[in-house]
Amino acid sequence: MASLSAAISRSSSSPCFPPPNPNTASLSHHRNIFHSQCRAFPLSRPSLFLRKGLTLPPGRESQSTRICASVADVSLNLSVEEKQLPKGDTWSVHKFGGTCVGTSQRIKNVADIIIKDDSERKLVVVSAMSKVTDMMYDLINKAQSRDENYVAALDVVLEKHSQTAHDLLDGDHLASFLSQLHQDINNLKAMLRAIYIAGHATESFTDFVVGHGELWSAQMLSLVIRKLVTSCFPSGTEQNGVDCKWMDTREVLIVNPTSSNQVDPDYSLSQQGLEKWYSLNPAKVIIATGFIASTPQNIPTTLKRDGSDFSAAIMGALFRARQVTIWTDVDGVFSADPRKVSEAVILKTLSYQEAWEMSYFGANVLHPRTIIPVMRYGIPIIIRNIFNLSAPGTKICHPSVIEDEDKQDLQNFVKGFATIDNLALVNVEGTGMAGVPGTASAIFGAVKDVGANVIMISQASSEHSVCFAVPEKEVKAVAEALQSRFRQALDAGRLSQVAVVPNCSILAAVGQKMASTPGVSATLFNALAKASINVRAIAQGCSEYNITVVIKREDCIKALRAVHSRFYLSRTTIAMGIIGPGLIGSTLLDQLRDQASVLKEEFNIDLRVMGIISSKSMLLSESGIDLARWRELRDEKGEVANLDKFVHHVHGNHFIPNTAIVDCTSDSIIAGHYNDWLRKGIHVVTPNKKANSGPLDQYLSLRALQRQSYTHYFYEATVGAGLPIISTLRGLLETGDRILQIEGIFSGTLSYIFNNFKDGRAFSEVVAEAKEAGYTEPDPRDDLSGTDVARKVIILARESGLKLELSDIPVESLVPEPLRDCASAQEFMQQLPKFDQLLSKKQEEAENAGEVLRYVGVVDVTNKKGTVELRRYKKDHPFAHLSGSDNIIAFTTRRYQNQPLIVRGPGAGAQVTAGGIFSDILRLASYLGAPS
Ligand SMILES: NC(=O)C1=CN([C@@H]2O[C@H](COP(=O)(O)OP(=O)(O)OC[C@H]3O[C@@H](n4cnc5c(N)ncnc54)[C@H](OP(=O)(O)O)[C@@H]3O)[C@@H](O)[C@H]2O)C=CC1
Ligand SMILES: N[C@@H](CC=O)C(=O)O
Ligand code: NA
Repeated sequence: MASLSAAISRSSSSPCFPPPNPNTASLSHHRNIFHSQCRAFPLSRPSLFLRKGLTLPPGRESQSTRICASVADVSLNLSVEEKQLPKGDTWSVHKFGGTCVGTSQRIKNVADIIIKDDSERKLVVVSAMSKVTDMMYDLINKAQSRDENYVAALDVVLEKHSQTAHDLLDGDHLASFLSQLHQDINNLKAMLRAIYIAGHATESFTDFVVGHGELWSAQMLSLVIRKLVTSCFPSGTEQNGVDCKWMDTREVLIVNPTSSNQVDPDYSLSQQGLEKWYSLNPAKVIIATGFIASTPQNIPTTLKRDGSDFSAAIMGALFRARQVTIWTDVDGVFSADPRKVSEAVILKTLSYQEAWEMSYFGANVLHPRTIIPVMRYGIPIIIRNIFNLSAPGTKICHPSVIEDEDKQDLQNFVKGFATIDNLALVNVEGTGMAGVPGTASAIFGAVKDVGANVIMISQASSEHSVCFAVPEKEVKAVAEALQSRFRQALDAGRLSQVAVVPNCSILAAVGQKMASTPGVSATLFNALAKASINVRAIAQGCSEYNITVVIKREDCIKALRAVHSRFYLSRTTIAMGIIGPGLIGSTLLDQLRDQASVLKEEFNIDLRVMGIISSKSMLLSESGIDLARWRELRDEKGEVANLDKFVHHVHGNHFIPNTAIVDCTSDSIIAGHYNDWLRKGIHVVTPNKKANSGPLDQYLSLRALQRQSYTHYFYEATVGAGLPIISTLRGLLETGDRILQIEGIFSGTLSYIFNNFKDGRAFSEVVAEAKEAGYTEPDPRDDLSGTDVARKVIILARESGLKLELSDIPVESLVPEPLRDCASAQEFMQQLPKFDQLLSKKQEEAENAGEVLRYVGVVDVTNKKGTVELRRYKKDHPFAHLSGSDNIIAFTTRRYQNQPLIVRGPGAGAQVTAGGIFSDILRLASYLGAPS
């Protein structure tokens, strides 16, 4: 200690008298007055000066003397009125962090921003240049660990600031800054030497050393502003750069350290300090040091973590500023972490409470304690990006002061979402807990004893279990402490278990308006359910600014995206996998391509095709295939088809919460996967009839699965292509009508064939035409054999509640017996003309009787049976008046008994079928939350 005081006294007695404050450095004609005023000053301002003089380490004396200098220079010609601190809407406060003043160019940019701010008065809080605070701490560490390299490290600090000053300043400004810098460095050298000798640095010595970074950046910035303004307004007008002062906030900000590495501002002492400082340094632009302050005993200290933000907020409160702008390197506060949710948006506004909540979850918001000072006076804080001045930033304020055009934001009941990972849930359960006072205290007492931090607590009012979340790394100790604390209760069975659920995450939704809005939590949980996210625990306090749910860690990003897209303006985004880019599949892809922008812009629906697979190859994309080029891309980048990999890719992406597979094949093996996909939460849309007309038990389990879950299975295009057949039938059934019979022409192919099979044309020629037009199944025998119609009959029969198998339907086949076993569709088409005669004969007989041939399917619900056959109808029957590939379906029901409900229109063909699938996809989107 002896050597420490020796070092201090050496420094104090340094012969070098401090140079004038850089604020006044250019006023060289005041120098003589400066000396006499400076000496006189302590007598006229005893309290301020005494506070300064009593316990300061050596360098502080020179700081306080600098203030005398500025007083001497500037207060000369000012009236008493001008020396009083003006308040009330005249001041705007800015805070620039270390990155903002990290280089000479950035310091110039900051000066520019300040000059351009047209507020009447400006108070600017600056941090040390980036990395400087760490360099200063490193000096202390080196010195106290007796590492001689602190001297070289101090030279680096000197060089950094000297170089920056040379870049920015010239003439008197440069000279005065460098002189001060060298003097400070000399003082620091002495002080570090003392620390080196003592092998220890007290907290106040450390804080004193570290605070120099802020002193230098504030001085440099003030001189740059002086230089710039003076060069713009050379004559000594009001705008003259002289009206910019720098403030060592240790002269003003008085704080009391608290036990938990924090400080509480003493507003009353600080206010007095400010009034006095201002009376000596009246100015319209003040550059103040961030981060540093003094204790009431006048010992240097810092404002700890986020100190400069805190300085700005306290200054804002002391000046009763109009607003406080915190300049940073992001555009504002995002609605969710943009690295996890690519559609996260910048929030225009946040209430103070919302900002608290968001900052807790690590969003890039101010630390809660930095909000409190300005909140007391309702002063808005604006977070802005210094590297993107066009971004308006986020305004944190009281909701009542938000301007009309920004109110939109407030309509969002949930403003932001955040997550915390690496948690575990602890569940203490047992009948012995209910109604026993002190149980919670005992549980949390044990948790406290192992030093674990409880992040969330939930207990249902039955009191049979208490569940809470702790950091994963602390859970082992917590569980052991509880096991031991409740050993007796566990042995006696009063507690049944202390269970740990590892690998959890918290998802929190934040929004002040939730408090007054019913249905917010319903929407949140609905979005989670639709994304198949299981919720393990829930908590919401009665302040209702935050709903917290605990979920599995692997679900976290998916959950975040699901809820974000549900609440946020946002698009309902669906990751889609298209299986079977044949006639129908490729037409669908083209329709999706053509409609994509309308869906995005007008309906907020974003359909992203993440993969396309045929039986041989597949094309996968991480963010969505460019549908204008999918064919070329497939040729360029296609890989060998692998269905498992395909499904995993489409469903496994982590940035789209919903997945749908669209099966455009006619393959029963593909249809066999639906069950598994639905179980995994993958929605299925298909025109493929194989699943619904396959084995009854598989169909029933598929439908049961669909009903039990929030996963959807839509298949409107399986009957009548795009015609609303399934939906009409569902509507009748769901509203309580009873179906008696469904009779219709269900085959577009056969409709086309019999509508055109006249005037002596050959049957095979008309079949070829239907195939060419895209009405037929991949193998036209599926149509001609009646199997396709039978499948549709089965689908409608099962939809109506009949438990029939395909084999229960008698079917009249139009495939000539010898061609039933042809190897391929192609061979069949080649052979068919040989058998034209068979049907020509039937057609002539009907014609002669004034009738037409029609191939129909019938679901006889009353008698629980179905048939598929060629029938003859009078020429005035509705079935006789069809054209093209028209389907016609007549529903005879209890309500539509005398006049059946008829749906008619083209029931086959690429465009109408793809359109039917597309409309199922949009139905899915609306089920998932897209606007109607
Ligand atoms: N045409 C119409 O008017 C209507 C058709 N439908 C239904 O639409 C579906 C498609 O018909 P359509 O487009 O005419 O048929 P296509 O034969 O033109 O296309 C079928 C597609 O499925 C692919 N595919 C077949 N098996 C597999 C498999 N195991 N894995 C991956 N891909 C496979 C084929 O690929 P590859 O070429 O490599 O074999 C082809 O791309 C059928 O279920 C049909 O019943 C429904 C209503 C109306
Ligand atoms: N091939 C079918 C197409 C639709 O299911 C038909 O012709 O109706
Ligand atoms: Na349909």
